[in-house]
Amino acid sequence: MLGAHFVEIFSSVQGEGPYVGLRQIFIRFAGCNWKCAFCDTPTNPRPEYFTMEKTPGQRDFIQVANPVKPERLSELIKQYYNLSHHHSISLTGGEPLIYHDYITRLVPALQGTRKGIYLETNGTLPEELASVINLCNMISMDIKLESATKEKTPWELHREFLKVASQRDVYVKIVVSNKTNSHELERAIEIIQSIDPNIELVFQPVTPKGGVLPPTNDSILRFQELALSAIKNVRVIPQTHLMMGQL
Ligand SMILES: C[S@@+](CC[C@H](N)C(=O)[O-])C[C@H]1O[C@@H](n2cnc3c(N)ncnc32)[C@H](O)[C@@H]1O
Ligand SMILES: Nc1nc2[nH]cc(C(=O)O)c2c(=O)[nH]1
Ligand code: SF4
Ligand SMILES: [Mg+2]
Repeated sequence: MLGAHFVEIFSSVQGEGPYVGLRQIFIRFAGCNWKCAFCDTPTNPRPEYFTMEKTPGQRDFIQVANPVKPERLSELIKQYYNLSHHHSISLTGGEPLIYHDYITRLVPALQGTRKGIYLETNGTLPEELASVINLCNMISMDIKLESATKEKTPWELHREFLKVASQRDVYVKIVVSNKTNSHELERAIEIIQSIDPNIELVFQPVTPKGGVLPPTNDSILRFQELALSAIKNVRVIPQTHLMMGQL
């Protein structure tokens, strides 16, 4: 098995979405197939090294040379972190599903957390998701609105992706901006409702980046009301780890 390229590995609290506050190990894969204008972690697809915080919160980073084979990555993680003290392992990036083959080798070596694997994904790679769905316990799927990303929304890929993801514990996250409009929100809401109106939706106001600004307070509440007409559980949650200075 060839290695994969990573950006960073750390143990912190989940700062986004309905699992906010839970303790996770974050594995950030390098490289992405999308280009969101607001991205807070744009990654070089082939970094020479990744960083790993040895002691959570201490900023005592070590540098490890890329690429890394799954056996070595899991050994490093188990050397520094106690899996049983973690709710789950977040596979993030970049876009983790680019590395679907690698994930099938990595996950069996990372057993021992309380709830398993949490996949943080842009929701654009349905076939790749299908190949690892049995290894994922929780899925955080973005729907990428053009008003926030400045890239065309891949509506049909998102629909196919959510169909596959709905076999598991999935929620949908939509990053919203001051340009987000009801037309695109209605399309996103229709996709969720048609697959399962019990799937939770989280609106995440953008943290300003790349010239993308957050919506006003009253428009966020209107987005939530619009979604509540079709979906049962709709929350508004900003990126909370930034408020605490956590990684
Ligand atoms: C960096 S992405 C990595 C996983 C995957 N590529 C994705 O987009 O879901 C992790 C999460 O951070 C969110 N995010 C990135 N930049 C953000 C920003 N400036 N404000 C709010 N959320 C942001 C993304 O929308 C995504 O939900
Ligand atoms: N604390 C914390 N929570 C997060 N939730 C999603 C993140 C990500 O970048 O995938 C993230 C992150 O980078 N840090
Ligand atoms: S899909 Fe995720 S990692 Fe890729 S550019 Fe968008 S926010 Fe960044
Ligand atoms: Mg992040």
